[in-house]
Amino acid sequence: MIMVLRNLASYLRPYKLLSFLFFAGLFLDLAFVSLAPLSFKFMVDNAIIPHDFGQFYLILSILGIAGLIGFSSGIISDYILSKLSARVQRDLRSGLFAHLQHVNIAFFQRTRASDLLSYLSGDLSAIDRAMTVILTTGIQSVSVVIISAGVLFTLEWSMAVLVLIGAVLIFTGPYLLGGRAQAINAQYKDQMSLMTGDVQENIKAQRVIKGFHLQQLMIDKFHTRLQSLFVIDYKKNVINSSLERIPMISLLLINFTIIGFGSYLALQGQITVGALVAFFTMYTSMGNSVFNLTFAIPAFTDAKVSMDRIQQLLVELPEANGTVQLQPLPNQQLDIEARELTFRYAEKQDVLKDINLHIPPGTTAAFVGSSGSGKSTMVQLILGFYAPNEGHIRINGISLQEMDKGSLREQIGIVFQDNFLFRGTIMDNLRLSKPHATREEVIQAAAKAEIDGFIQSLPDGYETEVLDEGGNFSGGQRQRIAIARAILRDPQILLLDEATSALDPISEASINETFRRLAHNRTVVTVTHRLSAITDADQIFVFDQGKLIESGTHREMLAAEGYYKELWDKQNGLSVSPSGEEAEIDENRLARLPFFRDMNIDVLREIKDLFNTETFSAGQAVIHEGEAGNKFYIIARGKVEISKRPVGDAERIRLAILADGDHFGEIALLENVPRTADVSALTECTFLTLQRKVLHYVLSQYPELDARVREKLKERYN
Ligand SMILES: Nc1ncnc2c1ncn2[C@@H]1O[C@H](COP(=O)(O)OP(=O)(O)OP(=O)(O)O)[C@@H](O)[C@H]1O
Repeated sequence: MIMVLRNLASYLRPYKLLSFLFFAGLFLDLAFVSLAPLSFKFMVDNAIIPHDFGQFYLILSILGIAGLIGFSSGIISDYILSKLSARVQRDLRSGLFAHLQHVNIAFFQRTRASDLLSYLSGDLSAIDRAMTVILTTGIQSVSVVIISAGVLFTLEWSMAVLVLIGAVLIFTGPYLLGGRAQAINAQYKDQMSLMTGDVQENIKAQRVIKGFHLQQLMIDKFHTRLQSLFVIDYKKNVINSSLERIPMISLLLINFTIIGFGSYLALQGQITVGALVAFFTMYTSMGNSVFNLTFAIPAFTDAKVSMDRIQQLLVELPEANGTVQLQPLPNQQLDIEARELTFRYAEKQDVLKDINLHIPPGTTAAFVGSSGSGKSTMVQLILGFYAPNEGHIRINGISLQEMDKGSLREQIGIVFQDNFLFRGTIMDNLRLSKPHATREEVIQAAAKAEIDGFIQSLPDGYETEVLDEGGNFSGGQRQRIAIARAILRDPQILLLDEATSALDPISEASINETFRRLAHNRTVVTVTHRLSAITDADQIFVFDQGKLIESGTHREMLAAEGYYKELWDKQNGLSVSPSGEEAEIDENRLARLPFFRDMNIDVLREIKDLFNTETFSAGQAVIHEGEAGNKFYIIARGKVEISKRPVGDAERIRLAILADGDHFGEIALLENVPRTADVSALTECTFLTLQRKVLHYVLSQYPELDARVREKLKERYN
């Protein structure tokens, strides 16, 4: 209770004058409410019994004037309290929000959005409620109880002692239950956040849910969640109503005792009738106050839980920041260097290990490698989102640890694979990276990102509203808006993390051309799995399982015949039409598939024509686990996720991510084996597919080849 009161006092501290006026108004109001019942004693003993009309009018007038002052003060203090509580809410919200802006990015990965939302809505509302209850009912009731108790002692001490013992009893029950009530309230809040989190996730995942026909599973999962919530909700209601009911019962018992004992004393002539009436009136008003106080207890408990939760958030550390400002000079580009860098998100699991790389000023670098090899993590370390566990990154010779991150990020333009668009207009979204950009500058940037034509064609042009995180635009359009946003900043360092993954081949080629032009006079780092886009990079860094295993130019690394050459060969020999609708594979690429290795090139030439092209949009299911497989897929362009739901487990686990040049589902060429995993498109995908029947029809003309292919497929299957 002390902690709640201390916190409330600290919230009010910035508003000293308002708080003073509030307490002054409240005091006058209280003085009237507490002392008014005493008027009965004077009315009965001095006016009614002696039949004195003069005293009657005098007492009535004093009561009327005091009432007017008391009630006006009450109204004024209510008005001030409304203002005070709205200001406190505003301060708490803005304080929490500002704190969140500076908290380490890792915090957002381990905290569900719904928890954060419940801090800003549920918990702050609980504090607001408690503040109103404590500052009105709470203070009022406590004061009435104290003043009344004093007056009751002067009226008749023996009855007052009985009342006091009763009052202690009233609070004993709630006090004993308090700890449990607090724990259950905290559990209830946690369960509520989990439930809203589930709903939020469910809304966002509707494509996947419908794509994989997971509705019933989701309903069952939600039902389990609701069941846990129900149990806690029920317990919370029981304990909260006990907190209210126990004092009510105690109060009734005290009433009974006082009526009996008071009347006995009056019958004995130990107190006057006026004093008895005043005692009862005063006691009733005191009883009401005590009763009101018991209603304030759940609000206290609730506020204590919410204050604890908010405190937990406020102690979350802001991201580490240095003080050295990065001040690049005009015409001097930035230099990026990583030395003996090791990084892990979780204990004992190095995601990047012993990385040494140097990207000289004004050059272009590309990070390539299989999915999960650490490329994006490297970009995030350059942005200073995380600090390396060992080694360091230096920009222009300054260690990122010592650098003011804001001064670095202002020099960076970044495009991610998934780009968030804010609510507001397209113009607002573009201007984010350079708030004072002129309309012309924005249009120029949009033209370079090849999105100006599309925006102008919209009825509201640049003033078109962005809905639902950009849901009214396609993935490609969102990506181009993000590219325009990065270009508008005219940054010293351009970071492109799979920046063209959502574009069709023709747009991708022309945006890459734009990037090439933009690369002039700045340092560019590109993360991509599409090697054809980075063949002219000054340096290519190849990552594999967190290690930097090769680096050099495209030519140098092809000549080295290492892992890069392998990656290149996988993607080479596949072509996609500019629209992305048609794809082809050449016979040499086909010959590199394990089960076609060493096969006659003429037969492969025949087989390559048997492939069909199939396209899928991002989020679409390609293969469902358990269905009969009858074709084999090669990814000509795009990225897919292979996942599986272990038996009896609701959580799907990711097995792999495959991209351009990878293949899957070859067992379907062997026989009608049920698919062993789900495959879904992560980006727009163009696949080359080969039907089992068609392949074996062609191969049936070459029985020996047919047998060899089956043999090799069997080997792979086993
Ligand atoms: N926030 C995170 N918390 C914990 N582990 C993470 C986090 N982000 C990535 N990882 C893990 O770190 C490893 C490297 O991921 P990263 O995203 O850097 O790879 P990548 O090479 O960029 O992959 P992709 O091409 O699929 O984007 C992966 O094993 C991934 O699961």
